[in-house]
Amino acid sequence: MAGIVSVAEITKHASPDDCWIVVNGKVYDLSTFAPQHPGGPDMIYKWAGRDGSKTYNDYHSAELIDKTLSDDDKKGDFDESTITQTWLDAQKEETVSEPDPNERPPLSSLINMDDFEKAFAKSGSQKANAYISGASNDLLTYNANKAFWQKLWFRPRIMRNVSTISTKMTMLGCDVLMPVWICPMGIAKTAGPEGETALGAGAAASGIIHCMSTTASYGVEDILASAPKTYPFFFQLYVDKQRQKTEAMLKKFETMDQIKALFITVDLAVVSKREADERIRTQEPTSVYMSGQKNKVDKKGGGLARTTGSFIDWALSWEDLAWVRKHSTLPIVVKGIQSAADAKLALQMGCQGIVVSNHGGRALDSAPASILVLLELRRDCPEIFDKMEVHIDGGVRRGSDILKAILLGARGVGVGRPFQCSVMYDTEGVESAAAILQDELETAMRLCGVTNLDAVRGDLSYLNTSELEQYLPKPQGWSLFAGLRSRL
Ligand code: HEM
Ligand SMILES: Cc1cc2nc3c(=O)[nH]c(=O)nc-3n(C[C@H](O)[C@H](O)[C@H](O)COP(=O)(O)O)c2cc1C
Repeated sequence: MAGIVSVAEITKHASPDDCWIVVNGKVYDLSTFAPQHPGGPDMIYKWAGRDGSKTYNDYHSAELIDKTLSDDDKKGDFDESTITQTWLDAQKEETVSEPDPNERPPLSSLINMDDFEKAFAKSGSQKANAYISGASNDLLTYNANKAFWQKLWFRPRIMRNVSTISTKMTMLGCDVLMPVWICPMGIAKTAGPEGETALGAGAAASGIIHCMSTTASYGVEDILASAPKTYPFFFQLYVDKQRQKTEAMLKKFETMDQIKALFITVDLAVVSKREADERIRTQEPTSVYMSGQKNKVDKKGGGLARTTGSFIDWALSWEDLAWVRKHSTLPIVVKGIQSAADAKLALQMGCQGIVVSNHGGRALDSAPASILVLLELRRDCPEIFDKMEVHIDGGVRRGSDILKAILLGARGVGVGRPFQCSVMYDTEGVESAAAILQDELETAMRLCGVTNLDAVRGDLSYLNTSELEQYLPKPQGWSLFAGLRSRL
């Protein structure tokens, strides 16, 4: 870093082409970096010539900026003695509404997963809530995910001595107290300052696993450090258009023993239209300090999810799994399987696992509810359940949903939004959400006559699938429409 930089000097560099910002007492030149900023250039331009520390810290770990920028871009320490009232007044423009901790319902009053989402909707920032709760277009898949778990019924057995039960399972070589992983979700700092470190610490304290996201707001090292030194994690990978970035990341993971599997997300070749997220943006135009220039909202929209996902490589194809394998020895799990045909392909390609997922309804709207796809797999390719690990996420909100998934043959279940919302209560919130799921799972098992979860994996005798079966795609040849295309 060079010398000391005054307010007078910083305000000379307050335009998109020449953009200096104060972050945590240091001055940076972000002119070159801003156009490539994954959160969008406007987030940076907005702070040109000003102090962007608060916004920066809301989304990023302290060391990210120093790690990213070259020495040339580090202009020096900020000279606080030169601060003027005019400059201070210019800082007041931030528009994100902050959660008011006094408005939060007490943690003890949240008794199920939905309560966490409702609490966040009430007390979290509107913008963060739009990002977290949002889903694609008309929310058809989002709503179906939840509703279809409720169409799968149990066939309980009685008088089985359920005084002692076990919910333990092994997932991708990791022993867990209950077969749950916290879904990878971007920028958990939007829910609370501890972000992914709360998810990591909470998962470890609860005997479940946190699958961290490529777009996490904390660095991988910080997230790993939130749990005891040998505690396992999974890592969710978005393949970057700049493949060398992904290669570098994979190389780093080879030295990180706590990371036990790679979940490669494949259901989001392009980020979908999330309207709640986009509407918030249109209501909150950000202006560039000094120039007054407004940011643009084009027909492609610009919600947080959309801007943060722009680096994902849409050219990804099945052949690329061999490229990933070349750079990683970790078990490969393909996240985003939505048909039996693709589940079979994943097995053929030598994957160690799959996640049946539609991204929580945040990818293709009208994609089938994930529980339907799990049922389709049991019908059309039951062999895959023995040859690789099948996991599922999307709309899992009850311990009884976990039991249903395991009875269908899944080895693990991902839970997303409620955990992200629980970050509002820091690690304690994450632990509390996990404890609720654990209790609900144990209660459902006891009432169903199941004493050992691992032993009943794939046992359909406890389930009545009739109501769901009508929604499954007809096997090829059975459909009224089979062969129609060839006649046209
Ligand atoms: C120079 C290093 C920086 C890097 C590598 C970086 C990276 C990113 C990335 C990857 C995202 C997407 C979400 C995520 O993965 O966390 C993001 C979002 C964001 N970043 Fe940065 N960022 C940097 C600097 C800054 C600065 C200086 C500011 C503001 C002063 C800032 C403000 C934001 C905001 C507000 C978002 C959320 C975007 C939104 O609300 O649409 N970032 N950044
Ligand atoms: C706020 C948010 C961010 C997400 N970010 C990612 C991500 O970075 N990578 C990914 O593979 N999936 C991501 N997902 C999808 C989740 O991993 C998961 O598939 C989905 O949330 C499960 O549905 P549920 O929220 O109904 O439990 C995200 C979901 C949410 C709600």
